[in-house]
Amino acid sequence: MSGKSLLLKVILLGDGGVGKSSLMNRYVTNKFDSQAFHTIGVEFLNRDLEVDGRFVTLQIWDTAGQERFKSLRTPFYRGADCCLLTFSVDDRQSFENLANWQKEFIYYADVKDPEHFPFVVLGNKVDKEDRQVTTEEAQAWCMENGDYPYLETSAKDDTNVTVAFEEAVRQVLAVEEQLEHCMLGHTIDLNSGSKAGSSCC
Ligand SMILES: Nc1nc2c(ncn2[C@@H]2O[C@H](COP(=O)(O)OP(=O)(O)OP(=O)(O)O)[C@@H](O)[C@H]2O)c(=O)[nH]1
Repeated sequence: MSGKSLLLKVILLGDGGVGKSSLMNRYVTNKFDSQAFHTIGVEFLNRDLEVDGRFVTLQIWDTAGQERFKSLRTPFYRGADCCLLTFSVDDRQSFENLANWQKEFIYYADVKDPEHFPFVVLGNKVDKEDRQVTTEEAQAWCMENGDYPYLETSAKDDTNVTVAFEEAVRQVLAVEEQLEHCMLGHTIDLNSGSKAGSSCC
């Protein structure tokens, strides 16, 4: 890939076993392991891509979702440009824990302006038939908690995996554009509730 590349750090958070490592591995290596082991701490992989004419090196950080690894994962939240909040559609508890993951990220990443931070929500394992969370309720959660994009993925079938990571990049670029626009002589109205892609001024 030619041209100057923008380095973006995205981080996958969610309960143990929802498929974070599998999503990262499917996207970067196009492989799926049906016997994947739990992550201990964090791991990361890079992939270059082009989104809307911008060259990006995506640094994807995969974290350990199990509670006992909390102190190993949280130091890596700082500097993330986007957070992919992940649950599994066949695991209701993982959906109900999304708000805790969102809070944990905001706290340890020390996000100064949570309202404008780009989160993307992923409902993984849509290939499974024993769903416990409907598309509509996941969309409603996203709407209520920050109007976040919601994508249903399957690392197993490679459904929406590329789309999900590209959406993360689009969200970051939209926030950056908005900030640049605001810094060009406009005032940011933090009370306007504006989101990525809409006017902040
Ligand atoms: N059917 C199905 N199984 C999946 C999918 N994604 C992951 N799995 C399986 O779910 C299990 C857990 O996947 P991981 O990717 O290790 O989950 P994780 O979120 O990284 O787990 P932690 O490392 O503990 O946080 C593995 O057995 C995977 O093969 C999917 O899209 N569909």
